[in-house]
Amino acid sequence: MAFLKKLKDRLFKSSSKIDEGLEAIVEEGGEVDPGGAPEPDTSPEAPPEAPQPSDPVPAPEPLPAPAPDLPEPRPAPQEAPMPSDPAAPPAAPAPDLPQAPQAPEEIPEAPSEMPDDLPQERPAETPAPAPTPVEIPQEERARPGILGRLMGRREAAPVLRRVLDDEMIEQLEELLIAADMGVDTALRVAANMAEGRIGRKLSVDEIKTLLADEVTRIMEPVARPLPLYPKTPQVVLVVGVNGSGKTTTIGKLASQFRAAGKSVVIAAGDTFRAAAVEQLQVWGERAGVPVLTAPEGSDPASLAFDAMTKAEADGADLLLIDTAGRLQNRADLMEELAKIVRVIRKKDPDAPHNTLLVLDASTGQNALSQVETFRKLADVSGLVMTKLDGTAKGGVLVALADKFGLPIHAIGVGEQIDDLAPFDPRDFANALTGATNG
Ligand SMILES: Nc1nc2c(ncn2[C@@H]2O[C@H](COP(=O)(O)OP(=O)(O)OP(=O)(O)O)[C@@H](O)[C@H]2O)c(=O)[nH]1
Repeated sequence: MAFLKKLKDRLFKSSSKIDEGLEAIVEEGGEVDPGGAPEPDTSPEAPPEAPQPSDPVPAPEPLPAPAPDLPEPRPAPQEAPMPSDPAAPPAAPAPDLPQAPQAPEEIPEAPSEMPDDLPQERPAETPAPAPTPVEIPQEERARPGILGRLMGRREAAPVLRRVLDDEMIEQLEELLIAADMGVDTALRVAANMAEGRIGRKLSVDEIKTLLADEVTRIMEPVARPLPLYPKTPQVVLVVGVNGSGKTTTIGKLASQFRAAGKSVVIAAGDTFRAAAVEQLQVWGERAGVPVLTAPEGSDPASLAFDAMTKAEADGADLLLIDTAGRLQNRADLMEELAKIVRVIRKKDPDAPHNTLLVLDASTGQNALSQVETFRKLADVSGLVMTKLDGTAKGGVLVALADKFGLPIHAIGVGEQIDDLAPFDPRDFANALTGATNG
């Protein structure tokens, strides 16, 4: 739970926005439910239940076939304990990014020298308690016993419920659009949440859980660690607009790869800004990784070629190439990126093996147009979302996943070297929606 708490704290603005919005929606037209017991779920996903004679809710529509293009949810990736998690074992390397469990078929298995002392499961995290299967009598729910009162348990707060109708669905759609999910995704998510539940009375917590489940379902297929290939040096080209967090992300990645026992070389390909090169050198020092630079204004492609030569000579596992991000002049940038690719392919026809697009989550909907632009400029193979800490625009990740389906390899949740985390769909969905279970 430590990571979830950290992410939740950092995604505070996003979740509080949705939290507060959902509360307002249920308050408007909601009624206090004296028992507080949830209504039986007659939605398509709910287990079949005996019909209640007094239940005015119409029978649900037949279960629609699941969307055919959505892959099955994959098993949760192994997760490294967050470095700042006090409950985590000391100095455990962060294995997620360097793993290659999802390597495409044509790419051979991860190399055998992958560190095998990596934790296999979340050691410090306990799973959320499962909802109790025991039916609690209504009187006990409403009034805690003497022991409960002695231990400070308060009277159960009355639960507000609102009947799900067209007006409420519209309000949900508006809330999701305001949370940066984009119109198409917001409409689809709200429709899926409502499926088979029209006429049911829902509490805020139930709606949060429904929303979190829906977000998780959309995000699961894209939560994939950066694949590692046996062929070295693996060339990772890092692209993105100015200030999106490319340099910082390269520093964090280099540090995590180093911690996992990989040798890394960085090429400071933004040769147009001396400050960018200096910044990368600082990150290289922090991560303990050599940074290749070239004089200001020199050709980034020739630097990339030199970096390839050095990475090969050093037997490096990874070469991370930073690039400039001036979208103002796309023609130049396109030519520059194309030239870098042409030149490194002289050394390895398969390079770059990954083209990472770094997106600043706080740019909201603009991230969608950045993906569109960079997919035209470069063959983007995956995303890193930065600045998810303290942004109210985390919902854009859902829109990105829904629209493009590009893997999200990692998320940036701060400016420190350890603030790069694997993307966990359930944690993200709970943090975004304020849901506490699921
Ligand atoms: N809060 C927060 N800040 C971040 C994160 N990632 C990067 N930053 C900050 O964002 C700013 C820009 O990051 P850079 O790494 O310099 O971005 P860049 O894309 O390399 O920028 P250019 O060199 O101008 O192209 C810096 O102040 C970073 O500290 C993150 O995940 N969270």
